[in-house]
Amino acid sequence: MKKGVLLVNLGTPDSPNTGDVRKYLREFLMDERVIDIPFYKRWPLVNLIIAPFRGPKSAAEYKKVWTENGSPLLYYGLESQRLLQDKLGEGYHVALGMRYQNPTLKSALMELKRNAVTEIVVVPLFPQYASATTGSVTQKVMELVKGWQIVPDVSFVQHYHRHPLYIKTFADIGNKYLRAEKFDHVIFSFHGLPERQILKAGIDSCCKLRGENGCVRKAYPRNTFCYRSACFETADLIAKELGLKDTDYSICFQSRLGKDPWIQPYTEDTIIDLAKSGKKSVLAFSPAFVSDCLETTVEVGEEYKEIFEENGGEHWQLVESLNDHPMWIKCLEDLVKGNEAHVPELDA
Ligand SMILES: C=CC1=C(C)c2cc3[nH]c(cc4nc(cc5[nH]c(cc1n2)c(C)c5CCC(=O)O)C(CCC(=O)O)=C4C)c(C)c3C=C
Ligand SMILES: [Fe+2]
Ligand SMILES: [Fe+2]
Repeated sequence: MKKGVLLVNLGTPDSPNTGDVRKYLREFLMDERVIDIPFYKRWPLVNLIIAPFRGPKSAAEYKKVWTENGSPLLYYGLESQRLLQDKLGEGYHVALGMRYQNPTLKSALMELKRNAVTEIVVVPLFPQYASATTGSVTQKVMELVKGWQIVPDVSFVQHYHRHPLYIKTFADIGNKYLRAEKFDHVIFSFHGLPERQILKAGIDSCCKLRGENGCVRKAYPRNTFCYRSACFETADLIAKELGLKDTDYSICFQSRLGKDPWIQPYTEDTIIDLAKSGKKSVLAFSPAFVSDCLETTVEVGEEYKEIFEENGGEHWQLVESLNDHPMWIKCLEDLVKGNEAHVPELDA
C-alpha cells in the first residue's frame, strides 16, 4: 500500500488572458477566508468591482510573468511534485492540487484515491500559517474527503517557517548575490494580510500590531500561528544564517488590496525610507513564496525596483524563490516523513 502526498499551492489563472484572470480572481477572492467579510458585501465587491476593474490590470501583469512553460507557480509546483516523487520512491504517490483553479484539489485527491493510498500527508506550499492560505486548504481538503466511503487518514503540515532546510535554501540562494557584490541593505518582503485577520486569531500575548515591536519575534509555541510573528521569525532566521546584523536588514509586507489597514510596515514605505536615507543598493528576499510567481517576479522584482530607483536608489536585486532547489526538495521530503524540524535558536 502506498502513502499519499498532496502538495497544494494557491493557484494561478489558466492563461494570462483577461477572461481567465477574472475567473481566477472570482474563485480566489470569494473564499471567505481570503476576503473575510459577509457574503452580501463580498459578492458585489468581488464580482462588480475587483474582477471587472482589476481583471485587465492583473492580466497585463500575468502576461509579464508567463514564460514558455506557462505560469511559474504551476510549473515549479509540477517540478516539485516530480522531484519529490523521485526522492520518495515507490512507497509513495505524490499529487499536486491548487486551492483555486487547476489542477483542482478534487482531481488531485481523486488521483490519490485511484492509487489506493492508505493515508495522505497534505503539504500546503505556504511556510507560514495563515487562515487565508493554510487554513483555507485544510478546510477545503476536509470538505472534499468527508463524503468518501473510506475516509482517509489525513494529516496536515501546518507551517514550516522554522525548518532549517527552508531557511538554509533561501540563505544559499541569497548568498550567491551577497558573495558577488556589496549591498547597502537587505529587505525581507512578505505577502501582507488585513490586520483584522491577525487579530481574529486571538493570539493576544503576541499581537500589538502597529509598533516596531508589534508581534513577538522569538519562537514561542503561543505565536507560531501569528502570521506576522512567523514572518519576523523567518526573516531573523535567514538573516542569522547569512550573518547579518540587526541594522543590515528590514522586514515588511507587500500586496495590500483595498482601503482597510493591512499588517505593517508596508514594503512601499520601507523602500522609500531606505532610498531617502541614502541606501543605494538593496537585496530583496520574498520568503512567503516557495516558488516564483507574480508576487515575486513582477511585484518585488519590477514594481518595487522602480519605486526604489524613483526615490534615489540605484541597484535593486530580487533573490529568486526556492523553485526546484535540491535542498528545498529535501525539505519537502523531511516534512512528508515527519522528521522533527530542529528549531534554530534565535538570540533573545
Ligand atoms: C484579500 C486579498 C488577499 C489575501 C488575504 C491574500 C493572502 C495571501 N496570498 C498569498 C499568496 C499569493 N497571492 C497571489 C496573488 C494574489 N493575492 C491577492 C490577494 C490576497 N492574497 C490577489 C488579488 C492576487 C492576484 C494578483 C493580482 O491581481 O495582484 C499569488 C500569486 C499567484 C500567481 O499565479 O503568481 C500568491 C502565490 C499568501 C501567501 C497570502 C497570505 C499569507
Ligand atoms: Fe495573495
Ligand atoms: Fe502577533
